[in-house]
Amino acid sequence: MSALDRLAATIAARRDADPETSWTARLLAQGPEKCAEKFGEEAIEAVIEAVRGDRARLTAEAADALFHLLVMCAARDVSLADIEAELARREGRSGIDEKSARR
Ligand SMILES: N=c1c2ncn([C@@H]3O[C@H](COP(=O)(O)OP(=O)(O)OP(=O)(O)O)[C@@H](O)[C@H]3O)c2ncn1[C@@H]1O[C@H](COP(=O)(O)O)[C@@H](O)[C@H]1O
Repeated sequence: MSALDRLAATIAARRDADPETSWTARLLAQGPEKCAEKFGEEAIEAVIEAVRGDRARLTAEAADALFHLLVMCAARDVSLADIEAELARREGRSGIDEKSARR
């Protein structure tokens, strides 16, 4: 099991956890909109570090963003397995080919 798989399993298991002791449970208890807002903030922090070019800070902010992306998706019942299935479906198809096939 990868760290990402373990993280997704932990997030799923936190649905019924106590919001007093679990950040994940606290976010999920506030609903998908709040989870989305939090992901947006963390994504922007990662963008800022990408522009600044500090590799260590970008790594930390990317981890924050990835965690909050998974929480946001869990809040709408989208699992890591769902995302992996979509990525697998796209495997081998160039983004350039896909874009040019659009109407
Ligand atoms: N990966 C994470 C993770 N990444 C970030 N965070 C929390 O997300 C919160 C972000 O809050 P803030 O916006 O205040 O943080 P910030 O953006 O750094 O702060 P500012 O400077 O912007 O104010 C912090 O409390 C972080 O600790 C995480 N909380 C939990 N996890 C994982 O989720 C598991 C379950 O955690 P709990 O649900 O808390 O038990 C943990 O064992 C970890 O594996």
